This record gives sequence, C-alpha cells and structure tokens, in this order.
Amino acid sequence: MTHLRTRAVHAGQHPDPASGAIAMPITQSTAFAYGSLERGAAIFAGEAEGYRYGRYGNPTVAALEAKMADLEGAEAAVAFASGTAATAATVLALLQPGDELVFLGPLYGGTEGLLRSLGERWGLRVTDATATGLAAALSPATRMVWVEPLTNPSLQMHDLAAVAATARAHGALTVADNTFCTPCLTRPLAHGIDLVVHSMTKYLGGHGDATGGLVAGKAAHIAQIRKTGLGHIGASLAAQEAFLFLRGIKTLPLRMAAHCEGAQAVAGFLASHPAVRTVHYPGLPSHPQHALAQRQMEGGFGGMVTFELAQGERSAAASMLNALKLFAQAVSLGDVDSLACHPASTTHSFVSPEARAAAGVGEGMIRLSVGIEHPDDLVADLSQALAAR
Ligand SMILES: C/C=C(/N=C/c1c(COP(=O)(O)O)cnc(C)c1O)C(=O)O
Repeated sequence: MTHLRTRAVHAGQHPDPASGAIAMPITQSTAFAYGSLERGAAIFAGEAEGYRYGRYGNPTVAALEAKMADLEGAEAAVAFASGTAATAATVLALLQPGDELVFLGPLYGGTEGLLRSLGERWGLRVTDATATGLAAALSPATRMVWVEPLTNPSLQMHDLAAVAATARAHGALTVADNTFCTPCLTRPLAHGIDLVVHSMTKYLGGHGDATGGLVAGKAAHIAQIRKTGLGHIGASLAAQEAFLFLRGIKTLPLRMAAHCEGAQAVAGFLASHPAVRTVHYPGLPSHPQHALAQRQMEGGFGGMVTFELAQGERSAAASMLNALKLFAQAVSLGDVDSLACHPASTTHSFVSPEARAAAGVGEGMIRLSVGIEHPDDLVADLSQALAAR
C-alpha cells in the first residue's frame, strides 16, 4: 500500500480472523486470560506478546496505534484518553524536574496551561521562545522543544526542519503537535522532528463524538511514554473510543480535502469583506508564511480560519458570532460540522492577558473550524452574520 488514502482505510487492521468481520471488533474487556503461569509471567516481564490488563493495552486500541504509526511514518504510537493526556505523558516520561522545555508559541491555551503548571508544581523549566526565536532561548538545561506546525489559534507556521535541526544540534528532543494539520497535510517526522502528538478528538475522529490523544515516534521513546502514561498515570483510551477513531480515520483524507476546500473559500470571502481587518489562513498569499506553507504542507492548507473584525471589541465579535446559523458556537475543531469560537474568552482564556496579547489573541479574534458543508452555504452564513452586526 503506498497512497495515504489507501493506508488510512487499511493500515493497522484486517478482517477478523475468527469471524471475517471487516469492521474492527470492539474488545470490551479489561481482563485477558493468558492460559498459564509461565505465559503470564513472560507477558508481565515483557518477554512475550499478549494482553494482560485493559489499562496497559487492548486489541482495538492497538489497531488504532498501528494505523496512526503508519500514517505518521513512525516506528510506534501509543493512544491516550485525550490530547492533553498525550501531552502530559510525553513531558512526564521524557523529562525530569530541573529540565527545560522550550516552546515556540502560540500554543493551544490548555497545552500552555499544562506546561506552566508543570513548571510551578513539578519543577519543569518552561521557556516561551516565540519572541526571541529558538536558538536564543536554548540553554544547557533544554531537553525538549515543543511546537505546533500550524498554531492554535493564530495559524502562524513554524519551519519544522529548521526547528528540528536547531534542537538536534543542541541535543534536545523535538515534539510537534500535529492536531491542526494531520498526517494528510504534514508529517513532522519526515522533517526531522522526534515525536508527534495529536488531539485525536479533532480531525482524526472528525465527527465530534470521541475524545482521545496519541503520540507517535521512535519505539524506544514510545515505550517510555507508554509506561508513564498508561502504567503510572493510567490515561488509557477506551476501546469504544478507539473504534470511533478507527472509523473516522478511514475517511480522513477525503474529509481533509473538503475542509481545505471550504476553508480556502471562506478565507477568500473574509479577506475581501469590509468588516474584516485581518484573515489568518496559510493558503492566502497574504499570509506572512505562505511560501513556507506551500513547502511544508501538501494537499491543502487546513480547515482552520482565524480572523479579526475591523471593530476589535468583544461586543462586535459577539454580535457576529451570535448571528451565525450554520456555524455552531462551540470550542473544539475538526468536526464535519462547522464551528466558530472566540478564543480570548474560551480556548485561550487559560493564559494570562499578557500571554494572549503576545500571541495576538485579541478581543476581536474569531476562530472558525470549517466543516465539510458546501462552501457556498458556509460563506452565505458568514455573510449574513457580518451584515447582522
Ligand atoms: C477545546 C479544545 C481545543 N483544543 C485542544 C487541543 C489539544 C488538547 O486536546 P484534548 O482536548 O485534550 O483532546 C491539544 N493540542 C491542540 C493543538 C489542541 O487544539 C480547542 O482549541 O478548541
């Protein structure tokens, strides 16, 4: 299998050997008989393959991990109960108190909030390199560099190959949160990044009905993250959720194409609207990193569009958002349903006003997760909402 569209359907799974079932069976079990003391001891010692207890692994979850490792071009992957759990497990497994994590922001507010809480309560040194640039922020204590290739919510881009080269020269691991791009548009490991994190809750599930996270990368790193995240923290993904992700990922390439088509149309409409001051979309020539987007992304520029109204107050944003009919006002993203939110009062309310200002998250900013509805209907909804202000 070569094409990602084919691997999205078939990688990691096969018809059930017992029943022939094409859809992956949901193994709704926490206990797994291992047949003899000797085999049980060998499984617990890691000397034999086999399931031992739901917290450590499950056949339905294993198929999802294998599929995502294939799509990201990774040696291995481990799934978690949420993207935040995947983030926490990665940091806690690979770093220790006194180490420094440098991030290139802006980041999703919840991720920055988690990292800063680990700094305050666990002794992790957390440095925001957004303003200074990565090289200037590195120190002898730097062990990890965290980046979102396409940032939440301002849709800035980071050059993954450059980040990977700078961090590797310093001896630091790199982690890319690929939630916004998915492996359809960007595969960070191919640019030299060490680990990829996903909130599967978003595009990978794609239907707003499952919460999950995943880390993919080298087998040795994934084994450490698995031990910490599942064995010690217990942030396991349920089999039912894994089934929903397996089903969602089968159509991911088709859905991403529709998301990209809709977002490009929406961004083009907003860019020419008098009530809109700025549109952030990597597919627009006006995007400061449009050339990088053309190099680093393939097949489209994503389904997220963020813009600022000319009238920058929260009241103007409220008037527009409250008038939407097709876009639902909700956080999260990557659903087949189009969603709209006001980051300053929701997803980025976790970070300080100063950090929000530094990240460009103003009161007039609106973030759109463009779904797979027909672009004309989405543009019509935005047009009537902008006129209603
Ligand atoms: C309400 C949640 C939003 N985001 C979440 C998110 C997470 C965290 O992922 P879980 O929500 O823990 O699966 C990790 N990484 C990225 C780039 C994210 O956007 C949101 O922005 O709307």
